[in-house]
Amino acid sequence: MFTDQAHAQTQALWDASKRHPFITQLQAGTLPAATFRYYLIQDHHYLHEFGKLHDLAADQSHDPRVVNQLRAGAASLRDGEIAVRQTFFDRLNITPAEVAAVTAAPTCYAYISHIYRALLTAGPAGAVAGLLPCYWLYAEIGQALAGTGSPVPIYQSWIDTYNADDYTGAMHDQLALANYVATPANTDALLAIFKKSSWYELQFWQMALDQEDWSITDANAASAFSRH
Ligand SMILES: Cc1ncc(CO)c(N)n1
Repeated sequence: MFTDQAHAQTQALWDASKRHPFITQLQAGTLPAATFRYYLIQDHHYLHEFGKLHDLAADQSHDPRVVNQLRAGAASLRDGEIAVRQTFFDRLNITPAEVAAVTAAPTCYAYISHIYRALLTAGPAGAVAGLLPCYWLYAEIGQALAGTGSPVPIYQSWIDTYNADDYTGAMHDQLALANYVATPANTDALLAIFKKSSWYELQFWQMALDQEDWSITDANAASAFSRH
């Protein structure tokens, strides 16, 4: 099955995500509030595009099963995860103005762009493969963290979002959809897309720890020019 192959080929990347300091600190309760705040704002941009990509892929598909499930995925994202995130914004006093003032950082931008490219080059099946690690990795992280939990209430709420039955159900639907759209002819392309999304998932945690932005620091300007 496509999903078995995909999982086997990304094991190291997924393990690195599960062991990433963002995740271990979230669980221990030591993740700085500013890091979580940065993550939430970047992820807001990400989730907005993530939802849009479901609709764009649905627009391009002629298969009712694919169309219906992508539309349902977009709807459950809005009613579920995005709605929960709004309660986080309220709890942390993150205002619409603050969100609007921040653009997607390079890694967030690259990850989103990768999924757009997957849709462009491999069609709706490519988008399904690109979107799948988002559902699947977060569900695995939610399950892994649920046992111990986090002492910080909002970090516990974050874990609860991904360990919830509605989230796990949406993840299983996406797994089935990926296996449905994968064919012998497109499997290699879909695996390559899935792997890149898994790589960007790992970079997304690091982006938050670094509070990455588009500014040029003295250090990276110097290293960029020293090679010439
Ligand atoms: C970057 C990223 N990947 C996956 C999810 C889960 O939908 C999320 N919220 N953000």
